[in-house]
Amino acid sequence: MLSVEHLTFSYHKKPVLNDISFQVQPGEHLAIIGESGCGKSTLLKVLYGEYDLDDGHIFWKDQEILGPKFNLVVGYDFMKYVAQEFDLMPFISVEENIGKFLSNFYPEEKKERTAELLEVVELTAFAKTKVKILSGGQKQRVALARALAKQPEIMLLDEPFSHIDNFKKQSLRRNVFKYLKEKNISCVVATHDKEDVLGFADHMIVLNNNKIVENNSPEKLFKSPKKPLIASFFGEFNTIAGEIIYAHQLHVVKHSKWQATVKRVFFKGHFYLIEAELNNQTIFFEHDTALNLSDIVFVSVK
Ligand SMILES: Nc1ncnc2c1ncn2[C@@H]1O[C@H](COP(=O)(O)OP(=O)(O)OP(=O)(O)O)[C@@H](O)[C@H]1O
Repeated sequence: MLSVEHLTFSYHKKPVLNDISFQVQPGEHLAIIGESGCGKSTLLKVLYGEYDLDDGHIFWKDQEILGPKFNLVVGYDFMKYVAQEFDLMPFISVEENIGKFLSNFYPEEKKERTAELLEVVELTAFAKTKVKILSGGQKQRVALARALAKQPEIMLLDEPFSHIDNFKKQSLRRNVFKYLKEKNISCVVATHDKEDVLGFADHMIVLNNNKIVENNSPEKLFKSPKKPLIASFFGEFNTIAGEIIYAHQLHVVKHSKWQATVKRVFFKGHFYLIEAELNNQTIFFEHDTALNLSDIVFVSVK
């Protein structure tokens, strides 16, 4: 189990992370969300032992994770960290990068393991390609596979699919998270993307103003977001009469107390997002068909 106890950390004087505590069980998947600059990457780096804490403790099982003051070499064998910048070896092939830290003592096993990981990140066809000629997204996939090579007990992933195009993203995400679950590898993922969370994360931490403001299941936080910050992570929303109402919860009805004027219409694939004005307030709701500008409609929560 990863146990983070009252962690406080600052680069300079002001804490970036203040009194942070949480736990991650073996095989559990935790997502960390929050606005840009709230400290998600810093938290992953601190968990990895890249910095010394101002206060608090981090343990993986009985082992305390310590920073550079106590360790000549940053990091531990049981933990792998995939940063936003991938530190790959450009002049050797994809498979050589992935197998770099696997023992040459068992060549058959090394070959099998590398082939398995190439499949997980869907790069089998690029096994012999030199990393320097890969795209950013392909490099990110090599970095993921390399981190998994010497099966860690816990993975720290910073925006793990941010460079990967939408065509590949869905299946890659499913492959990687399925692999981590099957092997009972814990994972902590810092992300801006709700797709990395919904359907995959067991728990979700929301960072704001240097602190944890929520730690709950994605389902609970989605269904009853207590703060606009949380609702905005999941989608378009309105605050009407003090209540947070997602755009998909608001429907056009025959009559209601809320009469709105259509201002703009956005095609969104299987629905249209309608921007409308309600009592001098801009609201958003979803609708099956396009509406005409200046149409007057009544909306209500079903
Ligand atoms: N090496 C550093 N030295 C000093 N300050 C830093 C350093 N790295 C980050 N910061 C500051 O710490 C704060 C948190 O940064 P961090 O990168 O952890 O945020 P983040 O939530 O990961 O952001 P993003 O979502 O944009 O990646 C920011 O104010 C940033 O400017």
